[in-house]
Amino acid sequence: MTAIGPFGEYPQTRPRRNRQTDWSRRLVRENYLSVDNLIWPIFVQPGKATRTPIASLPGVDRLSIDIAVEEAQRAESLGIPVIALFPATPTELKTPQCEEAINPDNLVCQAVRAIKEKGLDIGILCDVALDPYSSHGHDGLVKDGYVVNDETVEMLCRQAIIQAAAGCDIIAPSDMMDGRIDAIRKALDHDQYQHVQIMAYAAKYASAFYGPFRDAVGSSGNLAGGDKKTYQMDPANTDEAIREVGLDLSEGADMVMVKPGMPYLDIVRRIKETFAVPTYVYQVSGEYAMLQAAAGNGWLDLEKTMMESLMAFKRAGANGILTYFAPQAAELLRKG
Ligand SMILES: NCC(=O)CCC(=O)O
Ligand SMILES: [Mg+2]
Repeated sequence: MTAIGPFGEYPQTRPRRNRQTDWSRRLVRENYLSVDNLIWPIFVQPGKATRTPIASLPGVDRLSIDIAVEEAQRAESLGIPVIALFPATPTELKTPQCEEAINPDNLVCQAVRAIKEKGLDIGILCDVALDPYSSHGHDGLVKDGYVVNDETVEMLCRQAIIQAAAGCDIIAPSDMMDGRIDAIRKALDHDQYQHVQIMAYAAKYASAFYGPFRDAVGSSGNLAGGDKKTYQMDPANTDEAIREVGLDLSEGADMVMVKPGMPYLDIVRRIKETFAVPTYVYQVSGEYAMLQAAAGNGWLDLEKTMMESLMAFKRAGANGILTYFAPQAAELLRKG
C-alpha cells in the first residue's frame, strides 16, 4: 500500500504540480465520503408532536415517535442507509434491575415498530446495553458496587430478542461485557433471527467525550461521578483493541465499531489493517459538541470542519460513521 522511494528530487519533482487545479486534485484524490457511509443517531422520547432540544448538543433534539418517523422518512429521502435509535427513558421507569430494557413495549421497541410500518428502504440499528434503563447509570447490573458480567449478558440477550422482534435490523451491543456477542448471536439464532446483523461496539473506550449523550438520554446524573472503567477500555491501550475486536469477530460480529472517533483514528486504522472487516466509528456527542461550540463562537467554520472530520474517518479506514451530523452532511453531499 505504501510506496517506498525513490521519490525523485526537487526541482524535477514538485508535489504541488498535482494540486494546481480542481480537476487535477480530483484526479489524485484517494478517499471519498458518500451518504452511504453515514449512520444517523436519533433520540426518542415519550409524547406526541414534541421536539425537545438538548442543551449540550445544539441542533439535536429528542423526538417523540411520530416525529422520529418523519425523520426516518427524511433519512430515506437523503439516502442515509441506517438510523440508530436511542431512548430517553422516563426517570420513573429506570430501576436497579433495568426491567424496562426487556419490556417489549418500551420506547425504543415502539419507535422501531412505528418506523418499520412505513416500509422504508433504511436499516434500523438499536444499542444493546442497560444504561438507558438503569437508575445507577451503568451499562450492566450492579452487585456490591461491581458491574456483573454474566448476569448482565443474560439481560442483554433478552433485550436483543425484544428489539429483533420489534423489527430492528442491526443489534449493536455497546455494553462491553465479555462474551456478549457469542451469547446474543446464539439467542438470536435460537429464536429464528439469523438474519439480524450484529454491529459490535468492540473497542469502546472509557471516554470523557460521551457527556452530552448522557444528557440526551438522562443518565449523566445517575452515574453520579462514577465511571465505566471496569468494563470500557483504557484510552491508553491499542493492543487491547485488537484483542477485543478479534474476540467479537470470532463470536459472530458482522461489523465492528470503534468509539469515540476522532481521538481514536489510530485504532480505526489498526483494526482495518489487521482484520479487513466492515469497520465503523462513532463520532460521539462530545466531538459533535466541540465543533458546534467552536462554530457557535465564530472560531471554526462548521460545514468545513464537519466534512473534514468525516473524511478523516474514511482516510483512517472506516467504512462508515455514526454521526449527529448525518443529515447536514447528507444535504451537503447531495449538493455536491
Ligand atoms: N452507546 C451509544 C453512546 O454511548 C453514544 C455516546 C456519545 O455519542 O457520546
Ligand atoms: Mg469485548
